[in-house]
Amino acid sequence: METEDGLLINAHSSVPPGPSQHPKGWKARCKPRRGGEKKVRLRGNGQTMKRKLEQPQEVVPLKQKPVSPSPQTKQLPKKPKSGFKGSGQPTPPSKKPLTDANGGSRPFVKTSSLFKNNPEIPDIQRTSVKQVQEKIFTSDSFDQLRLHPHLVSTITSVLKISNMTSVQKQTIPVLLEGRDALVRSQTGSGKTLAYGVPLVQSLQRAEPKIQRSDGPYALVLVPTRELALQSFETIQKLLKPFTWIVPGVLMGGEKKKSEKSRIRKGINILIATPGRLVDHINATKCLHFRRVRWLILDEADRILDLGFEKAVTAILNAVNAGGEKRQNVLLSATLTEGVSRLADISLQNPVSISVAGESQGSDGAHLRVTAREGDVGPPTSVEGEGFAVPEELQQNVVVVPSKLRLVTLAAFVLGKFKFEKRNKMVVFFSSCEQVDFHHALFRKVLDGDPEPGGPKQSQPLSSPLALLRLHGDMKQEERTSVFQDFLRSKEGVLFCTDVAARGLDLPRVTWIVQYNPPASLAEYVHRIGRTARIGSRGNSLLVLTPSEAEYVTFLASHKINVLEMKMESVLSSLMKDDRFVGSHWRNKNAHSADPQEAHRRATVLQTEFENYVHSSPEMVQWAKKALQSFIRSYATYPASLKHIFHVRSLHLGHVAKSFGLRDAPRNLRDSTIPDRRKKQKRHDLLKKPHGKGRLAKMLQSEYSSGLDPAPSKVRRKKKVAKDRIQGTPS
Ligand SMILES: Nc1ncnc2c1ncn2[C@@H]1O[C@H](COP(=O)(O)OP(=O)(O)OP(=O)(O)O)[C@@H](O)[C@H]1O
Repeated sequence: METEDGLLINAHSSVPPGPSQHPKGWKARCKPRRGGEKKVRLRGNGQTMKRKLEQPQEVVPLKQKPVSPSPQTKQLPKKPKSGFKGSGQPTPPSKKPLTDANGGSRPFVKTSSLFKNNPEIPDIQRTSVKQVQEKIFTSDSFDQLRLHPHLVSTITSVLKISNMTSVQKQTIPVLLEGRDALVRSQTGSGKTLAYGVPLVQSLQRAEPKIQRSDGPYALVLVPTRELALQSFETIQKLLKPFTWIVPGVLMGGEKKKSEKSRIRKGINILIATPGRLVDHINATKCLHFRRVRWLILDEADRILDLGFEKAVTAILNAVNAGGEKRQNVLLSATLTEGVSRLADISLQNPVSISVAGESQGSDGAHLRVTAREGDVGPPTSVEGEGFAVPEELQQNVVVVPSKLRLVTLAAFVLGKFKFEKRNKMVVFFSSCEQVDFHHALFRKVLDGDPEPGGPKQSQPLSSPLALLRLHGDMKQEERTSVFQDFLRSKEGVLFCTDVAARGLDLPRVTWIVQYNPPASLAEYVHRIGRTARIGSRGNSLLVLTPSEAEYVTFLASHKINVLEMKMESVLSSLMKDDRFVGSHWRNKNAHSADPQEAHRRATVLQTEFENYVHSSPEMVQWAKKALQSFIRSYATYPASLKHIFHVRSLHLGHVAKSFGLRDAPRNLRDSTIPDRRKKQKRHDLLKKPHGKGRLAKMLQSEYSSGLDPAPSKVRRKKKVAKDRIQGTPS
């Protein structure tokens, strides 16, 4: 069937409009975001002092050392080859040769020593803790549940699922009884079907039979657009035999007009992001909730984190006005105390369901399932006790001095994709700007497209690195297409923000890299939960600097175990890549076991990065913006983590290097200015662009409805300037 939007879809589905209907001018503002603290402020503080005293090695003078002679002095690179591989890449700014004082072009300076003046890498005190673990599968099948036979056959033949998971076994009967529920079970344990199956079972037998024109019988609220699409697809599959029930999705970034028209035609199961639904409640007259019998909040804690509380209250009021008796369900892998407030206002005499067990060695996990009645507190296993993480997930940490972060990430990515097969990796960054910048940088430097004058033996990767990016500052059509591409791909890397941390079921992901550590334990658990889903194996790598090493103790105190991976072993993968043999050593011991060789190659790689970044003033500007966004997001760690992540413990010169910048940007760098002035300078960098109270908005922007008021003239101007730098169409 063709929709009113001209798209071919399942005969009874209501789907979002396609790319061509994308509203012009939509662009969520994208700023650093954190789930926790929403204020950016600098603290002149004793805490920092204490930290410095405790870790004197971390205090490295800001003053730049004279640059030592380099193994590679490169010629000025020419204009980059046209177009990066793949879609969705903002075109990097065109390169103009840098000029010297006399206006002539000058060769680039090579990289200063990467391996000198770094803080010592502390020993990771590995306290082995017993992680909270859950048994995923049960031996019970869906046909034991007295479901409609067509629903059972759809689960087995379309979804190819036979046995229930623990959370499904516990939740489905409760919901079929008509009870409200608060459900917590680990990432990738099948929560979508835990609510989807009873929802479809109850609606297909509704009398009188549901009509499309009846409007919504169920509302499913989720925090992100990608999760909305994914949940829609699962519900759509379950509805295959019940063609008279129409699912539909409303989310930011789509054309409001076509959504209105789909609402008018009728959507019986409405999946939406809260902001967008509120927009329709306010503006779409034909939207009513007279028949709503189900309200489901998936990733309930995240919905609160994002400041959607007001939106959820507005939705609850609108739905309550409908008057129909209703079942309510809240779900997440990390239901925290904060959810009780939401539970208080949305649940009636709920059953709390928590799947938690302790692994008892090879003879199988002991399962502890709790179902408490009428208690609106979070189910057992809250943040203080530690969240359950998948048993098959191997968690690692690597401690890397700031200067070496970029080359270490590059070496890790290269190692997994050039020398191993079938890897699929998600790398988390703390801001959209960093995602864009690193994506462009890696495509250019790692993807076998070396600059003229680069190492002569450069060879492209045997196959191009499928490197994608996903964040909230991208147009919706691009977001959707990247999400689908990565979903289907067998290998590749996705650089993203936390927009991809929640709920996304990305099959075959083998590695999660947290290049910027998350701001909360819950986010850590959700990020790593994109791998090792539903009993499969997976790995994660957390990248910390020496001053952040204490984060490992923080994780251990919440029953999370990480294994240390040595930076040197990550860098050693460069030994297998002849593209980074320096010209001075090329014919000597390029493959020797000499540990210095890996350092030399890391230096060559860093030089490649720096040359690319310094190939034009626009590129330098782009790197600075990425650095600035990193520092801004660094300042938003919650107070409880400030002793580990404090902006004052950053060595700006070293951090700049990890953005391919040879020096810290001038307004950050002047080591001669007195402390008070220095503080002022850093404060400038952290200054919020639009005044007080904007951070909560920034945090939410990635998830916004896309229907924000038209940008002001000033904002439009800024956007155009930004687009020019990023090469995206304005
Ligand atoms: N009973 C089952 N047997 C096998 N696979 C299942 C079963 N139930 C669900 N799955 C599959 O497990 C995967 C994860 O399910 P789902 O996305 O619902 O997990 P989740 O608990 O919601 O995860 P998260 O907390 O990350 O959102 C999906 O691919 C789903 O199809």
